[in-house]
Formats: sequence, C-alpha cells, structure tokens
Amino acid sequence: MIKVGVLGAQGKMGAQTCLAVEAADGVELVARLDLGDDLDALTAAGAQVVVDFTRPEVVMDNLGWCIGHGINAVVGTTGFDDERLATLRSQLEQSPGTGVLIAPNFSIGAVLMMQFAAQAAKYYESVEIVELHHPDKVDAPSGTARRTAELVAAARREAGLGSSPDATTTGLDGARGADVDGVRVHGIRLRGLVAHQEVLFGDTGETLTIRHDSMHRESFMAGVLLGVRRIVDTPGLTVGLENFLDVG
Ligand SMILES: NC(=O)C1=CN([C@@H]2O[C@H](COP(=O)(O)OP(=O)(O)OC[C@H]3O[C@@H](n4cnc5c(N)ncnc54)[C@H](OP(=O)(O)O)[C@@H]3O)[C@@H](O)[C@H]2O)C=CC1
Ligand SMILES: O=C(O)C1=N[C@H](C(=O)O)C[C@H](O)C1
Repeated sequence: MIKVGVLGAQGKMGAQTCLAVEAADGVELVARLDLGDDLDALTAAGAQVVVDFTRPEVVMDNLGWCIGHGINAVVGTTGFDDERLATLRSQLEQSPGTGVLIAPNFSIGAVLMMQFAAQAAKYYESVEIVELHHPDKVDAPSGTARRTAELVAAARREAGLGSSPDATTTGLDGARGADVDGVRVHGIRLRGLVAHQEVLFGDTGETLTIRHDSMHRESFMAGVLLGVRRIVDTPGLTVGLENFLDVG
C-alpha cells in the first residue's frame, strides 16, 4: 500500500485527487493539506508520495521540503521552467532514491495531443496553439500549452524550420498571443469550459487541427494514479507523464 498525502486538498484538483486515491487499490490517503497547514503532518502520517496541486508561487517550497524529507512527489501544479527544473535536479542529487514527477497534464489524451503535435511539427510551415480554460485558472498560458509549444519548437528546430510566418506590421498589443519559443499561444477563459487545447498547423492548401478536451477533472485521475504508482520506483526528476506510458 502506497501512502499518499495531497497538497492543495481543498482545491479543484486536490479534492478530485483525494476522491480518486480513496477509491483506488494499492494506495491509501494519509494526509490532506492546504494553505497554512504544517508540512510535518506528511511525515507524521508516513506519506511516501505527495501529490501537489497548489499554486505556481508555492510549489517550489513544497517540493524542497518533500525532497529534503525523502518523500516522492507527483506534481500537477504549473509554472515550471528550465531554471526550476535545474533547481529540482540539484536538490534531488542530495536525496538519492527520491523521485519527482512534473506532469504538465495528467490526461492521457492531452499527452497524446502533445506527442502528435511534436510529430506533425516538422511538416508544416505555420503553427499556432489555442488553449481554452475555465475562468478560475490562475495562470496563462497553460502549462500544457507551454509544454506543447516547447515540443513543437524543438521539432521545428531539428527540422531546420524557423518561427511561423507572420506579416503583421501594425496592431494592438496581445492580438497575436504570447510568444513561447517562437510559437504563438492564445488563451481563452470562458465559464463552462474545463481544459481544452487546439494545435493548428498550416501549409499550402491544407491545415491540420489536433484538439483535446477535458470535460471533467476525472480525466486527470488515471494519470495521477499512474504517477503515484510509478514514482516510488523512479528516483530523480521525470518531466512528462509520457515517460510512464509507451507513447514517449
Ligand atoms: N497537470 C495537470 O494535469 C493539471 C494541473 N493543474 C494545475 O494545478 C494547479 C491547481 O489547480 P486547481 O486545483 O484548479 O487550483 P485551485 O485554486 O482550485 O486549488 C489550489 C489549492 O491549493 C491551495 N494552496 C495554496 N497554497 C498552498 C500551500 N502553500 N500549501 C498547500 N496548499 C496550498 C489553495 O488554497 P487557497 O484557495 O486557500 O489559496 C487551493 O485549495 C494549477 O497550477 C493548475 O494549472 C490543474 C489541472 C490539471
Ligand atoms: O488549471 C487547469 O485547470 C489546468 N491546468 C493545467 C495546465 O495549465 O496546462 C492542465 C490542464 O490544462 C488544466
């Protein structure tokens, strides 16, 4: 039985995670913590894995604490850049045997969407990403969109392609979205949505659209549970759930 603690347990994803862990075989929910709770409750409860769905501004402190106490972590919280990943790698070197999974998206379909987009990238002159989320989301663009843009940009670089063509010379700030690694990312926030993304490719006479929709937060739970079960045997830093699937 893997003992699991949840950070951000009263949040939208944390609450869903608590339900999923309670209902799953081979895992046991031993701690639910939220803002202001003492992390020592994790060691007191014997947590072997912490699932973090908190906020980009607090997640690094949470992970520093977990790694320092030899507790594995499965992280859905967004906000990871190369600098943060480098910090985690060096912290993990001091705690051999401890594992951290950073997953920009736990939904299997979203992982496939990212993989398919990376595969398609080298064949198209133009690419743009549209991410669509509920209006209570704290960050923009989404972690998934950032990761998709990075994967697409890497594939384009490898194929010798530059940025998408864009002849805009005048306009309003923001009208062309954010530039992530040379890929334009557009964010929509709309009541009624959960988490959705389109990756649009274009070339002469054709377009290809790869779209994924999470209609409910349950869509992330199979991935979270997979992460919990695998991270106990996967020391060091793992970025992306695809590493625990056979689609990477
Ligand atoms: N990887 C993935 O598949 C997914 C990732 N996410 C990401 O997960 C994160 C959380 O999303 P969501 O659940 O919607 O957000 P919520 O705002 O609903 O939940 C965040 C929770 O974390 C709590 N919290 C804040 N600071 C701390 C702290 N220091 N320690 C413990 N808990 C804390 C908040 O408490 P309070 O409200 O009191 O501040 C709140 O209960 C976001 O970064 C989001 O992008 C979301 C969906 C899927
Ligand atoms: O905040 C959310 O809701 C989501 N956050 C993640 C992200 O930023 O990519 C994953 C998913 O899109 C839902």
